[in-house]
Amino acid sequence: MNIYLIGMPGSGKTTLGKRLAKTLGFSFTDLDIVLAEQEKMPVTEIFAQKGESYFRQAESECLKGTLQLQKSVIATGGGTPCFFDNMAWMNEHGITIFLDVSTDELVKRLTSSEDATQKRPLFANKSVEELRDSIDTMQVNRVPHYEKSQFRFFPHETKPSFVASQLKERFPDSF
Ligand SMILES: Nc1ncnc2c1ncn2[C@@H]1O[C@H](COP(=O)(O)OP(=O)(O)O)[C@@H](O)[C@H]1O
Ligand SMILES: O=C(O)C1=C[C@@H](OP(=O)(O)O)[C@@H](O)[C@H](O)C1
Ligand SMILES: [Mg+2]
Repeated sequence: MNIYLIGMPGSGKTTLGKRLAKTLGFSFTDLDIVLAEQEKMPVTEIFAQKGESYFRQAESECLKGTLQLQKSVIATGGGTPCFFDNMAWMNEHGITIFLDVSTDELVKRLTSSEDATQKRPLFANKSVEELRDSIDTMQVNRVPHYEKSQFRFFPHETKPSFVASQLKERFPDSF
């Protein structure tokens, strides 16, 4: 059984994914990293050289490839659930967790010096106001997809031990 983490860029999929995997004794997989290795270039370059529609097709194929994994926490990309049948596919083949973070909190995280926002092609070279506007628009378009997840956690609920206990409660035979 694999676990798919879903949410906006900056919602903490990669950060929680690593920690939750450790807590559960699962492996960790970051879909963006698998994709970059497969294409032999960073995600920003895939966007720049091959365009977004190529990226979305490759991303969906890469997602379907995770069927080969067992007991992995998989950090998806922010757009993954919003294209093709990806969201339904994840619900069918794994456990889905939506990390629901407000626009204000996302702006704060993505403008922090610790975040590599320049590595996020959809946000590179934007002013704070432009960043807020594009996050707002994205939330409106994407939350309807994200909401199809089996679990939804807000930032104060994302301690790995708490998330793990909720998973065990709902799926006692899987953990
Ligand atoms: N729970 C959290 N509280 C505050 N900051 C966080 C939290 N989780 C992640 N961050 C920070 O937010 C930024 C984005 O996190 P990341 O895990 O890369 O998100 P994603 O993979 O969803 O895009 C990083 O700078 C990270 O340190
Ligand atoms: O929101 C998006 O469409 C994207 C989010 C990125 O992942 P993160 O959510 O980890 O930033 C990455 O997949 C790509 O840059 C596109
Ligand atoms: Mg990430």
